[in-house]
Amino acid sequence: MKNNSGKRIGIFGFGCVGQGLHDVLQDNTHLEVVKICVRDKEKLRTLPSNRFTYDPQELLQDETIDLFAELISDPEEAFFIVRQALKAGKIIVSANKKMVSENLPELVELQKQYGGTLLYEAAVCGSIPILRTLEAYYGNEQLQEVSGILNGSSNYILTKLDAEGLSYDDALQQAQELGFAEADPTLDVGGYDAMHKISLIAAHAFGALPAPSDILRAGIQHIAKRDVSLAQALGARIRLVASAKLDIKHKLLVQVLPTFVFPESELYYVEAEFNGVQLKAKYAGDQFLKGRGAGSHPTGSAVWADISAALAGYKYTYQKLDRAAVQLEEDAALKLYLRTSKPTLLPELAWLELTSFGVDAQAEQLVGTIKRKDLLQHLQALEAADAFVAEIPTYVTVEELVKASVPLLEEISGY
Ligand SMILES: NC(=O)C1=CN([C@@H]2O[C@H](COP(=O)(O)OP(=O)(O)OC[C@H]3O[C@@H](n4cnc5c(N)ncnc54)[C@H](OP(=O)(O)O)[C@@H]3O)[C@@H](O)[C@H]2O)C=CC1
Ligand SMILES: N[C@@H](CC=O)C(=O)O
Repeated sequence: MKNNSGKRIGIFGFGCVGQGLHDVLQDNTHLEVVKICVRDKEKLRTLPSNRFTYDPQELLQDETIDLFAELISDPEEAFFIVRQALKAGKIIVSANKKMVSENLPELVELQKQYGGTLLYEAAVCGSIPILRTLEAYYGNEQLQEVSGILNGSSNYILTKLDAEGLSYDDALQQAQELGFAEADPTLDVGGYDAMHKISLIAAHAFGALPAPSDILRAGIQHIAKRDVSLAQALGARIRLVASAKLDIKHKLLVQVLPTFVFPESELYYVEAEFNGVQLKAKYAGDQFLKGRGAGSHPTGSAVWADISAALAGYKYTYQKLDRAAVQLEEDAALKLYLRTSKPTLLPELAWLELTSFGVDAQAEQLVGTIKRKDLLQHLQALEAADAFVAEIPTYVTVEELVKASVPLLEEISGY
């Protein structure tokens, strides 16, 4: 590749995102790609074999390289690469939300200590410039809420179930074939990927570092046709929504839950692999950002934006992280829809109120109100009972649920 600026880049990973970045760089010939480090020597590649190395040290120890892009699917190896680059005071950009969210304090410290730069916009919502917006624009304004659809694969699956009546397995397979899903798709459908992303958002927006065990998380892997049909009958759609919001006592509530979303919400219109993020700021008011949350070129574009910014001297300031002592909210109650085909495995949940409205030989549907901390304690048991849980707005009444569910009970066939 032609080199217009004299800057040299080493790339780790040549999968969906690595190839996307490589394509983007063809139109932006400001950088010379020194080599690309991959793992599998047998894999067929779209570039000549001399463009690749299988030894990360060949790139990491090359003094002539100015910056790195870490775009591999192995979080442990990714951490090793990023740590070594930062210890050498280099610039490195990453798309690996699991690795960054699980190691953020150390990564921040390494940047302070050795003067290197780590940017990771591509790790959160693909092409949407959410971290830069939180850092550069809202670095000093108090935010009240950042929430939205942060995982492209699960949104793609939910859209296909709802709009096309596709089966769950077929929709997941499509998301994998299109390159949206993680190497282990449990991360997507189990809500873990969205959890990693909302953790990073919580750090940049609120200065909070919630532990995974503090985040109320459930995924879409147990969704059935009955749930989708119920949402349709209510005039809603089910979406996997992640949120970080301050309550009136200034405690932060962080969660990832399937949610019944109605047409009044911008999130209702976020389809397929798109993501949408709504921000509520003290003075600026409400904003909404929407864009492709996964995929080769959209994510490659975000990586390129980070590379350009880092070369121009941009760094995250982590202003709120330095200032904040954020307490997490546990006592707030939420209204929950729950369906399970194994009701006997349900734990004794401490419901504040509970109504069973759809029971037959195959499953039981319930709606109730419960405190966050009580639900948090039982997430594993709910998972064991193959329960599908979703937050439902408080204004949806039991009468509406009964009315919507009765005709559906007759035409049940699970996915
Ligand atoms: N796909 C997407 O839309 C998005 C992905 N991301 C993130 O980007 C990263 C890459 O994802 P994606 O491109 O989809 O993943 P892929 O599975 O498509 O590609 C992964 C790449 O990583 C390489 N790799 C894996 N382990 C190692 C290792 N130990 N050493 C060297 N290379 C290794 C693989 O090598 P080989 O080719 O030899 O198998 C492959 O080239 C992940 O962190 C993901 O979460 C972020 C935003 C969007
Ligand atoms: N697997 C992720 C990829 C982007 O972060 C997703 O589906 O959103």
